Amino acid sequence: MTLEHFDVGIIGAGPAGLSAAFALKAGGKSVVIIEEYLWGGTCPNYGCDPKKMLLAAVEAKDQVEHLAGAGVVGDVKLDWTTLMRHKMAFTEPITARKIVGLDEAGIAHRYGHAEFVDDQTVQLPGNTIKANNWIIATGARPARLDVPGDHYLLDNEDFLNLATMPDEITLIGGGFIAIEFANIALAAGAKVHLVLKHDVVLRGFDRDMVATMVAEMTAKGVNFQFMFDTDTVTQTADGRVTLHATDGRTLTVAAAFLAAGRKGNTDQLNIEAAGVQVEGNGIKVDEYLRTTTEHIYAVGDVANLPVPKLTPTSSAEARYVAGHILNPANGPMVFPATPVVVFGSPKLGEVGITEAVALTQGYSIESFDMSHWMGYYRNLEPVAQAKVILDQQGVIVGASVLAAHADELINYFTSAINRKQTQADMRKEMYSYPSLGSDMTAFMGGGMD
Ligand SMILES: Cc1cc2nc3c(=O)[nH]c(=O)nc-3n(C[C@H](O)[C@H](O)[C@H](O)COP(=O)(O)OP(=O)(O)OC[C@H]3O[C@@H](n4cnc5c(N)ncnc54)[C@H](O)[C@@H]3O)c2cc1C
Ligand SMILES: NC(=O)c1ccc[n+]([C@@H]2O[C@H](COP(=O)([O-])OP(=O)(O)OC[C@H]3O[C@@H](n4cnc5c(N)ncnc54)[C@H](O)[C@@H]3O)[C@@H](O)[C@H]2O)c1
Repeated sequence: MTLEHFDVGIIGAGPAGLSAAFALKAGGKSVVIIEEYLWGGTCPNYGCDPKKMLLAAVEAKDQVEHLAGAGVVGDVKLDWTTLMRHKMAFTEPITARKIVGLDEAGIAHRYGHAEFVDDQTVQLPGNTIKANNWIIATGARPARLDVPGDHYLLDNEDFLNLATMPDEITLIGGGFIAIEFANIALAAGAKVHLVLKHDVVLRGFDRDMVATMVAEMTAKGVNFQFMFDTDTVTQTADGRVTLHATDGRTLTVAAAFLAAGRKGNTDQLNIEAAGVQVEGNGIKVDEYLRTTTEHIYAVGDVANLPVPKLTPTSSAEARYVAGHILNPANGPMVFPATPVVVFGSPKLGEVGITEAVALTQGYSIESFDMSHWMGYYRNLEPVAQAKVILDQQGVIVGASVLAAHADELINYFTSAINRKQTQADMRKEMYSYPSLGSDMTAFMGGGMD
């Protein structure tokens, strides 16, 4: 058993833990980071990045199908095995690359499950580590249904590592993961069902755009089953999985995947020994992201904060905490406008205030059909819509975009919100031509010059 001492110890090497480690090391602290599974955490190994790798093929297929009326001929099919190889070429080197990066920066790294012994001491197999400050960055894991037969259900990591795409799948949930994975599985040729405990798809997003998205997915064959409250899961003799709902409905498919939210990894850390408290679905933190024990912070998916649980928010919280440890006089964490994107076909991006909130505030809403913009028309995109929310002074305070490039377009609006720009200000920007940026400056608030 070895005993080591560092200025700062970090538990969890996802986007949050790693961002904190590099920022603290650059600030002159001795740092150790502990990981029990894959270095890099959820996002690059079994979250955002592998999903977007797979999405490349889905986007190419969509584009060919849309251009069927413009000279592109032939059926496009996804070869899942080759696509998966493409994804693996990206994901497999991640752990090794992260370790090289830590070594090059001089950040100590230890492998194993970490648990608190007291508010300065953490134990992992064969090693005890003391640090003046600890940062808990342990992320979250898929919420289980905890019903009989729950163990037959697969999760996001299983989906993103599927050797073959099953003929028929169910996604349990109606949020980000369910919509995104449905889109991928559908393009790969699976029959797709979505079962929702309630009747709201993508809660909190623009209702008109979600309705359009659901209609598009339904037209492509996705079966939405609402108010489907799974109380038992069983397996058939030939290895298929049956979901049984409380109202007697059943659904039998080749594989069923959990997409019913995520649970903060708070329960296997012995945090009580460090005086750290849990609140809601994560660790209780104050406006400085300090836990109930002042010299221990929590960041990323595991922190109970009212912001979307995303990679950019996790990294921003971590950089903030590093700054606070380096300079305790720093003020509270302030979040800039935060864009969220659901990577469907098309994608749904939102930032700032939504239409539902705008209507209660007396703000104005401008709606755009972008399908005739050259950037969309040239691809014959069937759906391309935007809504911009303006306050009483005409300053942009929110936007929703439902379109193939919503993930990029929403960034323009995010910048505009952070810079407190009006539509007229956005029109003054000079962008490359012809591009979606130049389309936007041309059409935003008044049409073509
Ligand atoms: C399928 C999917 C798709 C997603 N897509 C997007 C997207 O497109 N865009 C986006 O912004 N976000 C996306 N997210 C969310 C994003 O992945 C997370 O917000 C982000 O990874 C959170 O970072 P984190 O560092 O807080 O946690 P994590 O990345 O989960 O890292 C936490 C790490 O801590 C380790 N750990 C936990 N407990 C211990 C312990 N006791 N000892 C040692 N190590 C421990 C874990 O093994 C893990 O590696 C997606 C998530 C999923 C599941
Ligand atoms: N593009 C992105 O940025 C992205 C993509 C994927 C995941 N994520 C992150 O990961 C988190 C988890 O994603 P998610 O889709 O699992 O969660 P989510 O919170 O987005 O959606 C959960 C869904 O499951 C439903 N649900 C809950 N219990 C259920 C049950 N027993 N049966 C059926 N439905 C049930 C909810 O009503 C909701 O529709 C997201 O909230 C987000 O923070 C982000």
